[in-house]
Amino acid sequence: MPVAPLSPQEIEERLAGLPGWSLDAGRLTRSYRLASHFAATAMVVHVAQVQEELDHHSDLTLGYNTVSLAVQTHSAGGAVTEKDVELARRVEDLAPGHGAH
Ligand SMILES: C[C@H](O)[C@H](O)[C@H]1CNC2=NC(N)=NC(=O)C2=N1
Repeated sequence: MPVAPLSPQEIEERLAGLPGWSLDAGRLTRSYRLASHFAATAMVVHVAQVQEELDHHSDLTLGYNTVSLAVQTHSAGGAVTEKDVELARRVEDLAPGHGAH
């Protein structure tokens, strides 16, 4: 079943519950800083596991000690949907365990 685009107001409401996340060029985005490159790499693997579980995938960028995500729903024409919000929430849940902030 196709997933519906969120309205601008719905996106603002979802972002209010996702500190650190923002809407940038039509995608939900956040960058995290970690203690080391290895810690950042471990977080990327953990995010990838969640993305496979959800069958929903961000553009996931590993830096020296940073992990950055940008996500939109391609099957909804590139809109932001609840699937993107769900992924963001799942990443927020796992981030503290990696010392990401
Ligand atoms: C076949 C598979 O379900 C689709 O290609 C999924 C996979 N991951 C996805 N990820 C994102 N971000 N948007 C999608 O529309 C999407 N579709």
